[in-house]
Amino acid sequence: MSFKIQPAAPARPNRCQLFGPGSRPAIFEKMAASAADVINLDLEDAVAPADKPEARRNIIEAIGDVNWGDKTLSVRINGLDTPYWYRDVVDLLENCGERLDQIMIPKVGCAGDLYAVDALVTAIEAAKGRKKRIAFEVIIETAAGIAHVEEIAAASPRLEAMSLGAADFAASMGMATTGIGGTQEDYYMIREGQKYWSDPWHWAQTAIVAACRTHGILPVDGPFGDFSDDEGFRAQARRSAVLGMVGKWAIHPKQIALANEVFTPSDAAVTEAREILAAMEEAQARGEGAAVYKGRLVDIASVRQAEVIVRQAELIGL
Ligand SMILES: CC(=O)SCCNC(=O)CCNC(=O)[C@H](O)C(C)(C)COP(=O)(O)OP(=O)(O)OC[C@H]1O[C@@H](n2cnc3c(N)ncnc32)[C@H](O)[C@@H]1OP(=O)(O)O
Ligand SMILES: O=CC(=O)O
Ligand SMILES: [Mg+2]
Repeated sequence: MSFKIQPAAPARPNRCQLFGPGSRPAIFEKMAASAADVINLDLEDAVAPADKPEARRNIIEAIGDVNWGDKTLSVRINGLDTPYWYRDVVDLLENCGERLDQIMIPKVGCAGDLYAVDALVTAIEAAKGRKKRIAFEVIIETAAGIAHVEEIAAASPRLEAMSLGAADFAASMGMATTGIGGTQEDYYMIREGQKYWSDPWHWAQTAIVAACRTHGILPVDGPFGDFSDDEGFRAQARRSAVLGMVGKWAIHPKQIALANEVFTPSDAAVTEAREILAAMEEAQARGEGAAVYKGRLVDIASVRQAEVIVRQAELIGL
């Protein structure tokens, strides 16, 4: 245990991040009316190169004109390896209103990537007299990104969330798949003639969760491409939740309810967490550091575990 206290991640719901291309303004109102906690308007891979200027204009207009309610509103800019990203940042922050909360930076590979965007954003905020400090979220989706995940997590005080981008991650790592997230047919163990599938995303997810928790950032699971496979989405999302991630992307509106279902603690889980806290309060009043709850040991570590669930519930207003 370090003497440094682990910082708390931003206290905002982040169960579902709904994506939509900036080149498709007809869906913006639908996105705003959805049950997603976070909206990601995309300027990157969902927008064809020729459509980038128009997508920027659509997004700038919609940030001011659409009622986004209390959602976190984020725009995914283009990667720093493209000629588009600086224009994304400059056009957005010189022209959009204060309703924008966050910029998502894709394909980050090192702390310097955030430094570069931070410098540009800081200069524009000062020049334009913007009052609200823009937050950052990043996508870990390259070999360099996962290799430098810890320095990236520590790179900027603006950083609030970090996602795993399974599609680009697979490409960058040279993984033999075209699937975006979920079970991979060829990733299995064999025992006595039976196949047992394993999870190729697990190691990257745990690296992201550890880096995020060390630096007080929200760890998020990225896209699940097959939006006709509800059970596949649920299974992937449940694994992510067990590992400590707080939410998952939706790349189609039908995935929003699935993400909210998985990342909202159930009534039973919240009740149990509150009962554990009560049992430990009684134990401590008796001068004891441990207690028995439903036949199992609970102690001060169980209090910290239970508090994670109670905090999640309180954040969502349960
Ligand atoms: C690997 C990555 O980087 S993932 C992140 C980048 N990708 C994206 O942003 C893609 C986001 N998703 C989309 O663009 C679309 O959902 C698509 C292309 C996958 C499918 O679009 P469609 O063919 O229109 O889907 P579909 O016909 O099933 O849509 C059903 C309804 O949901 C609406 N809808 C579709 N996508 C979205 C969305 N992202 N947000 C809100 N509403 C949407 C449609 O307008 C339609 O509404 P209607 O019933 O009022 O007509
Ligand atoms: O940007 C997301 C991804 O999966 O790639
Ligand atoms: Mg990507």
